Amino acid sequence: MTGAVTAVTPREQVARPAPAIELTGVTRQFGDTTALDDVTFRAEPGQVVGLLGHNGAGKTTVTRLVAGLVAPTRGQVRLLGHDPTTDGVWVRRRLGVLPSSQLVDLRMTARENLVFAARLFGLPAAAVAPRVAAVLEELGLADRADDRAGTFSAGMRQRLALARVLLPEPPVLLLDEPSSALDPVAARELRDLVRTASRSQGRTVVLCTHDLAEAAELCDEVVILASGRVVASGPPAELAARLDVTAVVDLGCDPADETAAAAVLRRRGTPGERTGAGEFQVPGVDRAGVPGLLSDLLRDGVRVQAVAPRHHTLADLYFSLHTTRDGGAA
Ligand SMILES: Nc1ncnc2c1ncn2[C@@H]1O[C@H](COP(=O)(O)OP(=O)(O)OP(=O)(O)O)[C@@H](O)[C@H]1O
Repeated sequence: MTGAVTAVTPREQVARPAPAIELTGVTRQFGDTTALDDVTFRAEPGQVVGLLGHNGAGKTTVTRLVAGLVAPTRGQVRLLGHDPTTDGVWVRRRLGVLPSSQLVDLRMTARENLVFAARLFGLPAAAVAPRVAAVLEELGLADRADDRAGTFSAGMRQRLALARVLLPEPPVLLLDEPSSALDPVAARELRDLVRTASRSQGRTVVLCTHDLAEAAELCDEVVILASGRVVASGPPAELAARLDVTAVVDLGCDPADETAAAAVLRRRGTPGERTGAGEFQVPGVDRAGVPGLLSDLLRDGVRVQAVAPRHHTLADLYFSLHTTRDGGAA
């Protein structure tokens, strides 16, 4: 049989755009400390890629390498095909970095902060006022534009910091824990802005975060770092699904039938764990196993009220990886 496989010709390979960010076999040492150890990952244009890991896992070192602030000890770093250590100016013109620390001057108004930054970024004089007005509008700060940033809430300050980063319209954004100090509402507003930057404006976003729910919600791909090494990477749902081999079902029955239900579960060899009155967590049952579990329970007269196969989350995967590593069982 011929023609079943669509081959990629060398011409097409050449035509394909360079990844927005690409690290290949990157190791970075600081004296005796290996901050990154043979790290490989890429962010394609328009993707949101999450960098996850404990404190000290190496996330900030990745952002410093991409910005050209440090060079790799071994391996290769590229931003849109360019080497940040030799093409630093080119790279930094296309990269917006939101550091985890404060980026706005609290004594200045929102507009003054942005005008000041626009001049630093070298925007043409005639473009400064309209561009500042546009980002103030985009980030929902237009009605507070002439108030001092010191009077802003943490969420508004962070939006102003993001407005500053977006001023020169960089195609690639590196956001270091952008929502860590925000309340749930402000964090959601910021997530919406990140989503807009990616989905509507086509920017590539690398998001360093400790917030696993945020990563699962926003990221097309996540890279989990532990002690400077990549321990897992891929789309969040796919990573979480890897854990589903040990599927668990949440079972609820009439509390009066709890003893009968427990007897059925013991007989099936999966006693599970009692989680409440008439409620059990039953291990080793995936979706395909639910009908068998149900019929065994119903045959013994158990009045089943709920059966819910549980899906693992990115958080489950993260903790399983770190438990294995830190527990020394890996
Ligand atoms: N300039 C430096 N000199 C010495 N060690 C460093 C330097 N920069 C980073 N390290 C070390 O490299 C490791 C990774 O640090 P990095 O800041 O990249 O981690 P991180 O994942 O960003 O942590 P956090 O979440 O706390 O910001 C740590 O052990 C850190 O102490």
